[in-house]
Amino acid sequence: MTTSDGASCEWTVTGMDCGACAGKVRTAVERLPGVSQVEVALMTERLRVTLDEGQTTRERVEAVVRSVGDGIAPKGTVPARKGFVLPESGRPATGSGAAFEDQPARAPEGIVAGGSIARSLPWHRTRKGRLVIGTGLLLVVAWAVNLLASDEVARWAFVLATLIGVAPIARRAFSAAHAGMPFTIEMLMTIAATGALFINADEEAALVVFLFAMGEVLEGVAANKARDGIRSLASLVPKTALLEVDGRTREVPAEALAIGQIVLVRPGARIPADGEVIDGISGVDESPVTGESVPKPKEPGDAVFAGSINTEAALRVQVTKAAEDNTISRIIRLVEEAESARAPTERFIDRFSRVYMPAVVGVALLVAIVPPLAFAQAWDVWIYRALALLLIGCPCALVISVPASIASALSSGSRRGLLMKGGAVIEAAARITDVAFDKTGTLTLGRPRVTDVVPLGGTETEVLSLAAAVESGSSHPLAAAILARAQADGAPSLPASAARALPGKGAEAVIGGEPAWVASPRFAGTSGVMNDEVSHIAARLEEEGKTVVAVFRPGRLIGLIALRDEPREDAAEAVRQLRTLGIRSVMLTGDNARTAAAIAGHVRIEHRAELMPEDKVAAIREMVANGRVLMVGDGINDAPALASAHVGVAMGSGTDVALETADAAILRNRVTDVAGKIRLARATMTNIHQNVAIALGLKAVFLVTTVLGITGLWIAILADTGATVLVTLNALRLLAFNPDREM
Ligand SMILES: Nc1ncnc2c1ncn2[C@@H]1O[C@H](COP(=O)(O)OP(=O)(O)OP(=O)(O)O)[C@@H](O)[C@H]1O
Ligand SMILES: [Zn+2]
Repeated sequence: MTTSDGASCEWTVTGMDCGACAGKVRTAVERLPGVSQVEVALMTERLRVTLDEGQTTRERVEAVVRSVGDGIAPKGTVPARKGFVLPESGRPATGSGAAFEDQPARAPEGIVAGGSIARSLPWHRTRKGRLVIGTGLLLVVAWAVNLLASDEVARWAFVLATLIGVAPIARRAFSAAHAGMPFTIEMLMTIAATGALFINADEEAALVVFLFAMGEVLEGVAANKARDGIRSLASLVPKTALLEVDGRTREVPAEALAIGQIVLVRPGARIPADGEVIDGISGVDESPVTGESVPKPKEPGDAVFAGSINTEAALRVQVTKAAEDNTISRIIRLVEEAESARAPTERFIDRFSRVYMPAVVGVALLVAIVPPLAFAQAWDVWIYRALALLLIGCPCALVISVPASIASALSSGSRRGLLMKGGAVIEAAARITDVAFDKTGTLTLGRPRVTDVVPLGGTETEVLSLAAAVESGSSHPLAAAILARAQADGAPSLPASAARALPGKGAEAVIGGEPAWVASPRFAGTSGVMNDEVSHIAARLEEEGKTVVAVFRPGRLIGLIALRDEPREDAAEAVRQLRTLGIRSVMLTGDNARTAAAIAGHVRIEHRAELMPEDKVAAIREMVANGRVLMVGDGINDAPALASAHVGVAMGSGTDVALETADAAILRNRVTDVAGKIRLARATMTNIHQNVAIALGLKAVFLVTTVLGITGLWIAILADTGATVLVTLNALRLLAFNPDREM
């Protein structure tokens, strides 16, 4: 990493179990000079900042994070947790250390083989866990003393238990206050516990400290469970690979594989890298990447993804991507980044809790002072109630309610090939009213085949030869189909120059010293080469759902070629499912009206045809003005239209999807996944609303019972912990959500 102005730095931070904790880290780091763009991802335990190291060193950032109570280490390594130095989780377990050391020292950046997300310690070995054990033991001792000794001695035992237990909490509270955050849950705890000692509620004070510590551990366990979803993705890629060198295999770390090397994948083993099969035929289960578990047959020349399972026979695979660039790494990175792209609801709740905590402190102060002063009530009764109120002021459950649901939804979706770039996308997808589908490659297979060749004067072969020469400059699916057919028919190839694509119209080139075109009949018509008879032939072919292109020279038509691209099997089903969700579907296409109508009729979808690329964008803009629009395309040609929609979804299998250009992606080639994605988004929003209701509802109930004096200190803290655990458990239900099942 460079030391120039504003280098991007990344750390793994441990010990953040709720949004409040994450917020604390963010605020503390933001206050340092020379620091900008602070991103804290709770679920992936990531801190990312842009740092001017001339003003603030990395060590200073680390010190500040530690001072507010969390563990920190540069990304890829695991922070040492007080007294424990952990083995790095990314390292292979086998004894091939020497081979590994030979590698140039590179940061274990985003390495799939385990390093990117820290493995969690068993709870009793964490700082918080030891606080629970310590305070619990002190409490037991104090109770024993209470039974055996005089009241006075027992009192001191409880006081001692409280003070020892509260000391580390208070230390965190004061360093947070020092970093500019006076209102933290630790501060509320510290005031409540020490305050209770002053009004002689010493037994309860000790209990509260113990329960608080206990709650923190439970929160940690729950947050870890949500993290497991993402972590399990990362663990899919094997740590080691069988590298073939000079005909012999040797075990090496998967992350050290280089492009071009050849690995042997035994049946039953996972594929260690993205690559190409060079030897062997076998079924490969690609579910880690595409969510599709039916094994796909693979033979030499086929691409395979890291993390997929080779089910039948041994394969030899040539590595085509370095570990950090392979598909699953990109997916994991996307899910990680998605987690820090915060949903509007989440931002609202952050703002809300920033007001909520000081407000609760204010109310508590009033409760403590007003009744005794104004109504001559007993001081200790009202101070006690005020202290309980402080504990209710912990916003943990509320703050975790949104990110917990979103993290679960993201990892649940990514296991089924439904990727979404963050909470904002989930919220938008849940509110969609219209879906616009691109035709080619989305509603259809995107693999057109030539069905008819109609020569006008010459032979079929002449038409194909000329067309293929013109199409040599185009990467359009129609071009590929024409080239394939020309080759299959053995049409002689002609040398072409100045070959180029005319987007939305066709292609042109200079052949034999004279220009030639392959283009839509509409475009051919404007060049004056179409006559009534030919138009009639074209129209008849188009009514059969075929796309017709005209092959022509200046002033004369050479022939027509008809191509057919089959609709995807599940396209009609997808449109039906969307309809039951109350969503309108529209097909947008550049193809001619008759072909479009034939295909749309088959799929039973509304359509708009003869759209030039810029017309597609205009069509989306129109729809956006009247509804919430999701656009599905291949992500490569449709980037502008995808960007104009509220949610742009790229569809395709594995590597061919442009993951980076859209808001969301569908990795399985299934149109019904569009409906599945919307179902998942809606279920997530329902889950979020439930969580906010649980969190706020429990607070409201205990606020009232506390002021009325029905419930006391330890119930207040128990309620907060309980709500946090409930909210997290509810969020975890999304991990099991099946987007395929219609509701
Ligand atoms: N390389 C090409 N060769 C022949 N015709 C072409 C070529 N590119 C475009 N065309 C003609 O222009 C029309 C519109 O092309 P465009 O790429 O905009 O849409 P499309 O691929 O047919 O369908 P969709 O808009 O659904 O992706 C095509 O139907 C075809 O008639
Ligand atoms: Zn917390």
